[in-house]
Amino acid sequence: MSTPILETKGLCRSFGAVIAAKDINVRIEAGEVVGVIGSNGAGKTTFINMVTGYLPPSSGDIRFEGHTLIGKAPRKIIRMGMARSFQVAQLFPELSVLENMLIALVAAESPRPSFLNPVSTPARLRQADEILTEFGVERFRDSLVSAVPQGARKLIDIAMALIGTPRMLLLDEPTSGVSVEEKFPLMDTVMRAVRHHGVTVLFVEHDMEIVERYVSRVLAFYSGEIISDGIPAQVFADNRVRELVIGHGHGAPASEKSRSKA
Ligand SMILES: Nc1ncnc2c1ncn2[C@@H]1O[C@H](COP(=O)(O)OP(=O)(O)OP(=O)(O)O)[C@@H](O)[C@H]1O
Repeated sequence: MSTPILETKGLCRSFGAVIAAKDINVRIEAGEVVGVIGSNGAGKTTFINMVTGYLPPSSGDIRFEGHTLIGKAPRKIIRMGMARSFQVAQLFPELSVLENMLIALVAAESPRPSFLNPVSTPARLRQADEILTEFGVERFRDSLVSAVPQGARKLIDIAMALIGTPRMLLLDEPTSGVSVEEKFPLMDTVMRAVRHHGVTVLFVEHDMEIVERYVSRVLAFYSGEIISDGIPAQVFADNRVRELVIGHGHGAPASEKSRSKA
């Protein structure tokens, strides 16, 4: 059996009396697109935070391409090939999009970047322009990030996470705060880029239409546990998921909407 790109074994995390992760065992193969769903407080962010080194588990193991991530700092995990973008784009709002991109390029080149040397080299400018074009946000190149629409900001943040050629990308609610008109084009752009770069993706998402359209597998969390794991149709048909996840203020998948209209 080949080594999975990500594997967790017996992963647990408590905050005092609250059990935010309870015996999480998942195995993700390279090339999968995995959606993580669950109601508020189900443990989705706790799971992502543990996998990316922001939160130490209380017990259990996490392996990326067979190497343990336990005890490793977020920067080290990024260098191993696992990138992350956050619910709120982590950009410098008072710098231009291009300046943000150049900083990300410098940071990806060296573990201890020196900003005493020129940041804006011809090679980096070319690379920044290529990335902005790939993500369809080149028209914002010279705008301040603070003046850029939310959807484009998210794309820029995800584009920056892909600098350094990670093999896995974790996204925390890529479409949150993005308008209904923007959400599908945004996801189309992201998925095209990750396919192009051969990146395995796992993303937390509250919008079931997005989950249904883009993922090959769903992990449904409830109260710190994975209550269902499978292809979207299977997970959305699961009675516990319907009762505990989809029934709790989450947008129903399109297939559910058409079923209830019939
Ligand atoms: N730093 C913390 N200190 C104390 N309790 C925490 C902390 N982080 C998370 N929790 C608790 O752990 C549980 C899981 O929280 P988590 O943020 O992982 O859920 P979530 O599924 O990401 O929710 P949401 O969709 O609202 O972001 C919740 O009960 C939460 O209150």
